[in-house]
Amino acid sequence: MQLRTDKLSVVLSGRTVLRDVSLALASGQVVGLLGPNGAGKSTLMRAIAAQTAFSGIIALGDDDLARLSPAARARLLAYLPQTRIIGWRLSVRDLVALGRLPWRAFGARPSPEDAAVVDHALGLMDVAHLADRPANELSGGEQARVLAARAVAQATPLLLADEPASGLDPAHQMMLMQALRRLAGEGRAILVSLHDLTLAARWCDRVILLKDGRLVADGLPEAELTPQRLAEVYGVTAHIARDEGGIILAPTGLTGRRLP
Ligand SMILES: Nc1ncnc2c1ncn2[C@@H]1O[C@H](COP(=O)(O)OP(=O)(O)OP(=O)(O)O)[C@@H](O)[C@H]1O
Repeated sequence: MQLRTDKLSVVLSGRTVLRDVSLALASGQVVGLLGPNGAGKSTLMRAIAAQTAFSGIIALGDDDLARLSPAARARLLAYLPQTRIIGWRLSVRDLVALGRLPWRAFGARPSPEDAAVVDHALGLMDVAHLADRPANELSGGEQARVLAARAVAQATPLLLADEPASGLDPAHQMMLMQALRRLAGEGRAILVSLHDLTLAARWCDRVILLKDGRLVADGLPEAELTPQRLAEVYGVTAHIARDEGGIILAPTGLTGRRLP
């Protein structure tokens, strides 16, 4: 199933924070959404997830997302927001199981399939050993993985994940990206915003770069994440190395801007 946006724009408090963003994302792809703070990454995801008003078109397959009911939308796309605070005292398993609600009739009991999908999501995000703990008592990175597992359990063709790697230790960052690749391999389309350029370069099929609300690059990581592009978009110099897993990008300094 393909996600397509056409001339997507968002105005917030009188400011255009996303301007004419047109992109396409197909099943089986992990696409990295990159750009500096304030570039519009979260706004783009929020618009696709119908959490903010927009102009332009957002279509998923043959469906115009703006015309779908919230229930129908919840069976097509899962959205993992950047803010990750768990306020309720629910067990990890019960919280992840909330991801199954869009698939059940009101009041129906969870099916064996629901339980299997929840177990799979707990395993993918390496939180199965925490299943019986109250989710709000976990560490920040653990809570982040629990919320990612809930989004995975929603089992939608499209997954939008806003900075899911932030706050995770290196091993869990790798596991997360591996899990996203696995989900894409099962036929999902995944849009994931990242600030770690090496993670994006090594794990994403494609990267989309935003700057000041505009799409400034869309293509293969190795083609787009060049020193010149990183200087233009982020204002950093970078060292680029290569090994058998792909490229490694280490920001080394600022190009021009200096702190006062
Ligand atoms: N409610 C709002 N009213 C006005 N401007 C807003 C509002 N919410 C966000 N913005 C602005 O929209 C722009 C894009 O914000 P957004 O959160 O999409 O950026 P981002 O690329 O996700 O950044 P980050 O990497 O810091 O998460 C920013 O300039 C931000 O200040």
